[in-house]
Amino acid sequence: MRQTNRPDARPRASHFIDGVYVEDDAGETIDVIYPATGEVIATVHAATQAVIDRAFESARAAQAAWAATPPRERGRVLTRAAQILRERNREMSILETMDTGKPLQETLVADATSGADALEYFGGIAAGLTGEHIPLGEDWAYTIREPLGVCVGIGAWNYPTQIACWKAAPALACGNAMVFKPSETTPLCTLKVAEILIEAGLPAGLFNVVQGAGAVGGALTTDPRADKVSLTGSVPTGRKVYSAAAESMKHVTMELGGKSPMLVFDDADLEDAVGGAILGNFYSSGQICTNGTRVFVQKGLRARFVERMAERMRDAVIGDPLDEATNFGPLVSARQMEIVERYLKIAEDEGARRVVGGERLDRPGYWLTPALFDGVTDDMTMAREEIFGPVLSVLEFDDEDEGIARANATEFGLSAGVFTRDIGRAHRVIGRLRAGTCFINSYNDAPVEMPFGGVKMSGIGRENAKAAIEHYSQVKSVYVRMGRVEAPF
Ligand SMILES: NC(=O)c1ccc[n+]([C@@H]2O[C@H](COP(=O)([O-])OP(=O)(O)OC[C@H]3O[C@@H](n4cnc5c(N)ncnc54)[C@H](O)[C@@H]3O)[C@@H](O)[C@H]2O)c1
Ligand SMILES: O=CCc1c[nH]cn1
Repeated sequence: MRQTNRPDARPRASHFIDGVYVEDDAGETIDVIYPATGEVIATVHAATQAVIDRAFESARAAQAAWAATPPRERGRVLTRAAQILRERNREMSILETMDTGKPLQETLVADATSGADALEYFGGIAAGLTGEHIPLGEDWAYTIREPLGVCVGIGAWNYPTQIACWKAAPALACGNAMVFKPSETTPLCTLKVAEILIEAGLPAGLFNVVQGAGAVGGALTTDPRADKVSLTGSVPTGRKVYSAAAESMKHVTMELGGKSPMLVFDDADLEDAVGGAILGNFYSSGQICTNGTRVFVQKGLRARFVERMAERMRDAVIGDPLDEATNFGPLVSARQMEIVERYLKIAEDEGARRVVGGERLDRPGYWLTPALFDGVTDDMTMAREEIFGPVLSVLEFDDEDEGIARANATEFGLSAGVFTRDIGRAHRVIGRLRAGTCFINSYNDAPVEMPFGGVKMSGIGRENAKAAIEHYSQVKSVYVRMGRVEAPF
């Protein structure tokens, strides 16, 4: 594999607290590995309790003044940060590629740019976050939208910059401070987001980054100085974090995993449906929470769908992720590759037919070719569990009712998609699918203007759009009596 030049990925220190980089060598060492080669490209230390204390103390100290800052000034800082992030898009995208292994072709358009969209959007609406006036005859009431206080953000490894910005932007717009822990697998880009926010004029202490794995995440979740926890991660972690946060009645947002269905009807445009399934299964090497990994194809189209999908999969350009011609990169880690390989073996043992892909490439790094399986049935493990890798399952269905019932027969409910030329059917089917984020004749679009999140085990709360404001603020009600108080005695 031809290798392009790689910049030095080492951060100035592990953590970013109170506007500056902070190191504490006493914390456990975390190696940052470039997934394309398996090389260690940086090392950070997990946060010690002393680091966690510093982060919460600086967040607590800064939050009250930030909440009292006129919202349009808060918005201006976020808008400026969005602009800087866009100006640094290439630099940020290269770092994101080195952190995650995702092709630069993708990170240039879907990571820092999506983070900038969030900062811009919430910067824009900050000044409009008002309460309401409630007439009550002579008396009246009003509401005040107040921040929650200090919010903890905990991220997954697939979209480090995007996840940090999707949480920080609404939190900061509402007047909160944030202590953010990126995934231990991808700790680099969030530090740059913190730097950029300071450069944009965010007062020190309002966005702090601490590194570490589950133990640090657990300490942040239970800390009495945290008012809210927003997690992006798997369902098992979500269960733990949600219940730990409940002990002290903290607010939560849970952005968790999925096993989302995509229904392709006989009348669908074949190229669009295949294209949607490629986006919904192989973008980011299949490591996207919303992926439509159960592709239900109606009987009359299934054979042609599988044939065309296999043809288009042969056009995947697999190679150096920093080469902009590459459109399919490695998996994020050796562990993730092993998980996916285990699922591939189970799939074949359970009788699914591997049409193409799923082979390990003989090179350093974590390379698996995108895999297409046909003849998948609902009871197979690959149709029930989230794999989080480039594995597409094709399941055949006969009619609309059957397709919907089988699509809904899962504990997850993050996303769902429908491909059909019949507009009535498209809306009817979407109306009956139990999922939070849906697509018609498209898949995996995530514009900041559209609420994003899941139902059932896929989570609670919403990110992005005006919906996110509900999850980073609380309403105070004030009753105003205009006349005398009449008491019984
Ligand atoms: N719904 C969404 O928006 C969304 C987006 C991206 C990824 N995901 C999901 O994330 C998963 C993949 O990411 P992952 O492997 O990093 O997930 P993960 O659940 O293993 O880890 C997520 C984060 O939680 C932390 N963590 C682990 N144990 C913890 C604990 N006990 N307390 C507090 N924090 C803890 C980790 O250190 C990491 O930062 C997939 O299931 C995917 O679907 C969901
Ligand atoms: O991985 C989940 C978040 C996401 C979905 N599409 C883009 N980002």
